Amino acid sequence: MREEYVDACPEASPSWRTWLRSNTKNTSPRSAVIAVAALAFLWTQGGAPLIEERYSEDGVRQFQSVDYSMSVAAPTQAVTSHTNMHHAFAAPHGTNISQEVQKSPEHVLRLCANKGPGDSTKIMLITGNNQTQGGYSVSCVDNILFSPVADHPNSFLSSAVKVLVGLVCVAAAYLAIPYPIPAPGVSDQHFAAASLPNGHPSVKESVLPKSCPFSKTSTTAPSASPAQPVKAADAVRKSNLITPTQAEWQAMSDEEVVNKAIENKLALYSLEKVLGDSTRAVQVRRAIVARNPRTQNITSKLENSGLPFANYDYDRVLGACCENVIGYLPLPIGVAGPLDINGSSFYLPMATTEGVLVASTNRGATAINASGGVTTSLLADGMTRGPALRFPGLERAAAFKHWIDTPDGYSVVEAAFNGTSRFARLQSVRVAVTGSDVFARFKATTGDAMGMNMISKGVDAALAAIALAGFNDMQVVSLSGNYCTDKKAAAVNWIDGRGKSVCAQATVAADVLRRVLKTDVDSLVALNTSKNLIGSAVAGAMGGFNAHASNIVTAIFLATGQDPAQNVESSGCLTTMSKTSTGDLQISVYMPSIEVGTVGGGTILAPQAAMLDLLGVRGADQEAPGRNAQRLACIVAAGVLAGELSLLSSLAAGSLVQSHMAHNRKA
Ligand SMILES: CC(C)(COP(=O)([O-])OP(=O)([O-])OC[C@H]1O[C@@H](n2cnc3c(N)ncnc32)[C@H](O)[C@@H]1OP(=O)([O-])[O-])[C@@H](O)C(=O)NCCC(=O)NCCSC(=O)C[C@@](C)(O)CC(=O)[O-]
Ligand SMILES: NC(=O)C1=CN([C@@H]2O[C@H](COP(=O)(O)OP(=O)(O)OC[C@H]3O[C@@H](n4cnc5c(N)ncnc54)[C@H](OP(=O)(O)O)[C@@H]3O)[C@@H](O)[C@H]2O)C=CC1
Repeated sequence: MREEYVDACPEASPSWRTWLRSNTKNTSPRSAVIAVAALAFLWTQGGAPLIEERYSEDGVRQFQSVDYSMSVAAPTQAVTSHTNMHHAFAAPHGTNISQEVQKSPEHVLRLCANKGPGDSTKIMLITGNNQTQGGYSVSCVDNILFSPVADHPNSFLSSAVKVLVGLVCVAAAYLAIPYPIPAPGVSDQHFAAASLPNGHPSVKESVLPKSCPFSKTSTTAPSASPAQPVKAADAVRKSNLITPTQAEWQAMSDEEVVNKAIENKLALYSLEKVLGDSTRAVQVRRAIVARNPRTQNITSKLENSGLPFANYDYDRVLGACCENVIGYLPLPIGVAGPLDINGSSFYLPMATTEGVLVASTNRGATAINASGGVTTSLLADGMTRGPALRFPGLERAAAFKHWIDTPDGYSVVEAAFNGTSRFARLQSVRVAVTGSDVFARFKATTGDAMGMNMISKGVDAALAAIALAGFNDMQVVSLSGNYCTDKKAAAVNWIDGRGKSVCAQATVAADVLRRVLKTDVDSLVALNTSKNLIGSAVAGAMGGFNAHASNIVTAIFLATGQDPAQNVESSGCLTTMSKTSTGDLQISVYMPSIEVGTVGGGTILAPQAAMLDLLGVRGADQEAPGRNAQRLACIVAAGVLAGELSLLSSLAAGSLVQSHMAHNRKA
């Protein structure tokens, strides 16, 4: 792991490091290098400049240098008696002598250059063979005397040389450490993986950090080119191959591979790479997890557990959807509907383990269909990413905001952003300045993708362009500064929208309400006001002005390969009800942040793709990119409408407990 980061550092020079490593291949010589380096470093530290304060016998305060690079003599009166002096130093009264001396003798000389003899506000430090040589006559010391320190063992070594030697020692130790000793905090298992043939899977150009995590390099500047150092790193790694080779791994029995992994000679996540067979890798991983001595007492059943692993296309999963795979989770999928939406009918696929949920949504669909179906409207479409930035001060922070708000500034950002994708198009940048800290909420359409990877990539490029456009004092604290806001409840999503903002509406005839939903318009309207509006207000809800939007959102998300964690903001929903002039029920749901896609993420997996097919929205819409994802968002909102209608009817009729007992406790 450490090797991965070290090699990924653009500043690292592969050639001489390769030489160094190839000449320090075995553990013992390398240990010797480390030991010698450490000793040498400590030795040089012994000579660090140091000034000690003391009192002479007659009570005069004295300073004594124990710095071996200098001999400190008594000032003025006594100086003439010392013949081995080179310089006279002086500094303003109160100067931290130790710090001044460490800077350099020249620095101290400069400090005293404008001072005259007899100046009692100065202290003086004298070394050298004559205090008057070089035109620096220094005589007054304000009662501070300096005693010579003779015969210091290291007096031949200057401060500069010591520092240099120290740095060389540290560098030598740093380069020698990676192979035999894992970095602190890195598990043995990770370390073992770093020695795998052909590198280990985490060393990929796409996931390498842009700046070296061990350096203090600012993350602001875009990396020069991470690809080159990565290739160099691979070359270095290959030159240090540790057996077994990939062919040898593949020839081993499962048992042998399991044992190697348990002995920390193979990382759990490297199985696909070394075995070259993703199903076998999953099977072996189950055995490793089951037999790991550290967890065996609780994990031993995994191997033969009810979690299936056979007959699954893991090649689709790897590098896209999941790591350290041990199987897959079958979830029951039910369908509600067909639900009539904007004149077309859709079966809604719902993955859930909450009995009655599909039945309820289905009931809502039945009632809605009987009354003419749902109308949906897409109000807005834009995914967001809000990095946290930092400037030296408010002035620069505000300058950035004003600049990006100008057409010229925005066009620079827009060009950089749009250049990263065929489909992502920047819509706006909303900037909040809180002092030196700045939060910029980038909003963009992302075609048929949900868009988080796309927008992150675009924002990354935009920030680099911003730095080049005159804001190189901008520090990118984090690409995500929570002003996005992704996977967390936030008012900004509720107010401004994120993903697709959709409204759905239906008018349900009073007689259908009575027949299908066992309730009436007045009861429902009163219930909705009480529960979803007043009750939610009392609860301080943020987007939670509904009965169970998240039930339908999450079930459809799981079924269609959406990122399930985004149900947080996607479930934000305001349900409203009113009685029409004809005595029927008008019901609407307003959902400002439905985050869905029909390409990318989990939509690439066959079962999820099949559910998108069921809805007629799989993949990219060739005619109008983005339209499939927008349709899916509308379907989600329509499903929510059906679910709201049914649950609220059940609550109005007082049948909730009974229905759950019937559908949750029969198995
Ligand atoms: C369970 C029902 C639907 C029975 O409802 P019912 O009216 O007694 O059933 P029904 O036999 O008269 O049939 C009416 C329609 O319901 C559907 N339906 C009926 N049965 C099925 C079935 N087995 N499978 C599929 N669909 C079914 C179907 O559409 C049927 O029409 P039909 O096709 O016969 O003309 C009803 O009582 C109901 O919807 N209850 C509400 C349950 C519910 O919505 N639960 C949501 C989860 S609760 C929760 O998680 C969140 C919560 C509650 O805490 C949030 C909050 O704070 O509010
Ligand atoms: N990065 C992050 O911070 C986060 C990532 N995620 C994860 O990100 C993934 C989703 O990212 P997302 O960007 O949606 O998907 P992808 O990363 O899969 O990107 C979409 C890809 O599809 C291509 N594409 C082809 N046709 C279309 C089309 N019609 N419309 C849009 N794109 C098209 C895009 O092309 P092109 O290259 O031209 O753009 C792009 O390469 C999920 O796995 C999710 O869990 C979730 C939250 C945060």
